[in-house]
Amino acid sequence: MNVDSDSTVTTSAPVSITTTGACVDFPIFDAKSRSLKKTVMGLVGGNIDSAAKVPVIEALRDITLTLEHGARVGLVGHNGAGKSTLLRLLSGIYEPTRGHAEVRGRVAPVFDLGVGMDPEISGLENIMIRGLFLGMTRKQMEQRVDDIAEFTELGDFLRMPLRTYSTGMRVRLALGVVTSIDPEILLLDEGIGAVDAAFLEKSKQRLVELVERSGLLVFASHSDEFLRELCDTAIWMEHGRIKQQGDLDEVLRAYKGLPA
Ligand SMILES: Nc1ncnc2c1ncn2[C@@H]1O[C@H](COP(=O)(O)OP(=O)(O)OP(=O)(O)O)[C@@H](O)[C@H]1O
Repeated sequence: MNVDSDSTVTTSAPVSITTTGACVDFPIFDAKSRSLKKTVMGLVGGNIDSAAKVPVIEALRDITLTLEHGARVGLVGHNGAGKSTLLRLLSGIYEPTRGHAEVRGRVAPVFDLGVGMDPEISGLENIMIRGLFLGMTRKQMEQRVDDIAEFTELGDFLRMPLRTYSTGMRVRLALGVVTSIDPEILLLDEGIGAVDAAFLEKSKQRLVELVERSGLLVFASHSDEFLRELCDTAIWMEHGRIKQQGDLDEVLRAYKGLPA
């Protein structure tokens, strides 16, 4: 373990996230370092330090930020800029390779809607399991399961094993659970493209309500419309660094190269 790095997750109030000079590296042991040396830096992706013996992808560099209760932060940036890695750092899933990260509050990481789902058990059982995974108690989930079932419109399919569901049906189930929880810190990675337009519209209101209930939101998205719906400030990530942080509209304009 690296001695000058640490990450702490505590669940006592007040809700906040603080990082100081946090870096996240991914050493790539099977990469061809010689050919990597010849490459030029593209627009997308993190930095690759190919001078090291083992090439290292520098996914996050010097991330210093403080987010407090009430923050509604959008994450924008090109593919590979570091948005998902930052969400994983903020959730405590990744420890900083260098620097510090401190998370205070109960985190609901919603990165992949399907995580925590078991294909062999029924939709109803998956609702319970996914809710527990996101920090709810069994009692809380028992009180919400009927509401979630109704929202999904899956009817009798809820008693069938999850493996019999189409992709869109799985997303409906997952969205039903995710939008029913009460997180202190909600970390959301956009990944809801598989649902049909009408269902997405129906989910939006529940998402807005979920965000209103949560103490702190960080939302990575490529959709201005969604960002405007859920966030008021933003962080623009570029090559693993924070390029700009501030008012959502200002950051979006700068990111798109529009005049301020
Ligand atoms: N598990 C991993 N192993 C190695 N490299 C990784 C890993 N996860 C991410 N990276 C690298 O870290 C950098 C940041 O990736 P990340 O997924 O955080 O980007 P992103 O901004 O979320 O991109 P997108 O908009 O495409 O989802 C990229 O260069 C990527 O190649």
